[in-house]
Amino acid sequence: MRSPKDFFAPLALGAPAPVREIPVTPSRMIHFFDPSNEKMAAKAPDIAKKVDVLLGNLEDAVRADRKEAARDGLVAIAKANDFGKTQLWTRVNSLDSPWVLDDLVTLVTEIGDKLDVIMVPKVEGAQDIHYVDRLLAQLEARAGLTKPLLVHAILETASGVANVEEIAGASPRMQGISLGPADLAASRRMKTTRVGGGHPGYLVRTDPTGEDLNEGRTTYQQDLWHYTVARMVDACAMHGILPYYGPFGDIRDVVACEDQFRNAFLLGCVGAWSLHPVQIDIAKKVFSPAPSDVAWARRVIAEMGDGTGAVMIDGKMQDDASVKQCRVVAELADALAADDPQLAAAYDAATKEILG
Ligand SMILES: CC(C)(COP(=O)(O)OP(=O)(O)OC[C@H]1O[C@@H](n2cnc3c(N)ncnc32)[C@H](O)[C@@H]1OP(=O)(O)O)[C@@H](O)C(=O)NCCC(=O)NCCSC(=O)C[C@H](O)C(=O)O
Ligand SMILES: [Mg+2]
Repeated sequence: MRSPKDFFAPLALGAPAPVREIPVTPSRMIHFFDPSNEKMAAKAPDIAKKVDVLLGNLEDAVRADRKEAARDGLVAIAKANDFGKTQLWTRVNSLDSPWVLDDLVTLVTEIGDKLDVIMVPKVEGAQDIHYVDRLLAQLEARAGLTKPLLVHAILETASGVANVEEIAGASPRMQGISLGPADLAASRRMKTTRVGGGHPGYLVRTDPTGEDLNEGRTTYQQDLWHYTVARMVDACAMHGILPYYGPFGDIRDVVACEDQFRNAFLLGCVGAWSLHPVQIDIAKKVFSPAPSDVAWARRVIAEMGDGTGAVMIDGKMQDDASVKQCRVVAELADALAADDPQLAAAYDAATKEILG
């Protein structure tokens, strides 16, 4: 554990100083593509115009015999394109794999100035972040980088969940954490066989209404990921970093994908992964507050004046705590609207309708 006095000191001579605040730029969807897949790679520059984050994936879903091609493909794409405000991230191979060292050495030295965030899979505890932290500092110094790379951990092992608070606070590089439900399910020996989403067998049932135990008993499917997402959100909020839902593997089921993303949004997540182009707009819709919610939030803020005391608005009591919630929504809306004139117009129109 680093002394609090040294927390913000660079970990290698010549490495850039760590950031003190994690930049809160839109990251509603982290769009995954395989840079070794020619079709996907060819689409990357166009997809970059529609997404907040473009992520070149080197880990799972890239075949073992395509790992070098994926790494080289990402280097080529990054060098050939300027993605403007769209962030470029990568997911490197796991720390126990034969590829990760070359992933980090190659990416930081070749395209470190183009990358924003390095996603590290299967993080078990703070020790994994400390290892990456020091190595990145050495590589940044070698590459002469002036801006530090940030690190994003995937929460996908039982021990990662048990240690999530220390992972979130392990380094000033920590940008955020995503839920990795598929690996987490395997690590926990859950009996699901899916990539995220719910399961019809995970349910609660109403009490029996008579002698027949099968008669008239409604069942309600429960959210397998509620506990982990909530715990991850708390760990991230505690350390000033950002929480994300991860993948929803049933690409065809756009309805349940939207539900899963919305649960995460309401619990505090700022985004989710898009695995296929069809999931991009779902994430954009869900992780941008609804115009009616923004209008309401702005109204509460306006009517609460200095933000203290209590007022009644449409029969509902508002006070210091509800105005704080409204500020979260209104500030997110303002940040997203700053780069999206259509969203700005929708928010302003809804606000005008209720505020006049
Ligand atoms: C899921 C896919 C394998 C589906 O691919 P495909 O069968 O090719 O789908 P379509 O025919 O519908 O595709 C239509 C066209 O769109 C292109 N495409 C598809 N996906 C992408 C993409 N992500 N980015 C860019 N372009 C994409 C196709 O090439 C088609 O093009 P064309 O033929 O020219 O029309 C595929 O979508 C895919 O591989 N997605 C990424 C999967 C991935 O990254 N998985 C890893 C993340 S999830 C995970 O790791 C689990 C997690 O860690 C955990 O533990 O929970
Ligand atoms: Mg995984």
